[in-house]
Amino acid sequence: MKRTRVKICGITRREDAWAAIDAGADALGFVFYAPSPRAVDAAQAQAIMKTLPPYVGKVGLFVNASVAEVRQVLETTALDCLQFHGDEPADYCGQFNLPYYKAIRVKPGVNLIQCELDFASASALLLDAFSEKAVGGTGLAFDWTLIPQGMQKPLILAGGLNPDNVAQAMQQVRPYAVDVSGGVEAQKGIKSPERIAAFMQQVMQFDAVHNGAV
Ligand SMILES: O=C(O)c1ccccc1N[C@@H]1O[C@H](COP(=O)(O)O)[C@@H](O)[C@H]1O
Repeated sequence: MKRTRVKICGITRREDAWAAIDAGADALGFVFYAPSPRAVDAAQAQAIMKTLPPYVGKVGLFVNASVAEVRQVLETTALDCLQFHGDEPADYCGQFNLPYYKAIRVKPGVNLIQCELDFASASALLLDAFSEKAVGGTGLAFDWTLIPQGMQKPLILAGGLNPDNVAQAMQQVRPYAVDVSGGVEAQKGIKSPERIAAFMQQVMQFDAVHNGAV
């Protein structure tokens, strides 16, 4: 029996956080990357986080941030996990005394087995689509057949997931978790409770049928 975890990323409002929690999401993502339309600062994130119940993961997403920026966010917020979505090396990612996972932007030729070795200290790898135009939150899916069999670390599948394709993605990749941002939005930075519920329904239904979850 296995339950696929879900992170809803790009939370900017308390009501969106609660829509995700009420629908059964396991974790929420807060984007500390100013160019993103989903960016929040530490004070905004903590104002949302302090309304949350226990047992909800709070992930901080950073893109090539300075050590001081990450530390400043950690001093103010109750994050319990870090997502590094830029070009950060493993020794940078591992210095904050929190579990972290590294986003790998997948394109033909990427060696994901080598990435596992390079980020041995990561608790998971997040696989997202590569784009020349943006580092993440692109709404683009990648070719899931580029993921080799037999990867050892938990895989978090991201990139262009939505209620219409998440079951197919789970069927093909069998990830530890799925991560969605744009696919459950009503508009950039604003989540749709209906799309979150539809996404969660698809994940739970897949698990019930294929993973023996109840
Ligand atoms: O959400 C963003 O704006 C963002 C900005 C910079 C880096 C990552 C970002 N989001 C992450 O991107 C993936 C895929 O998002 P989408 O579902 O395709 O919109 C996901 O991991 C988000 O956490």
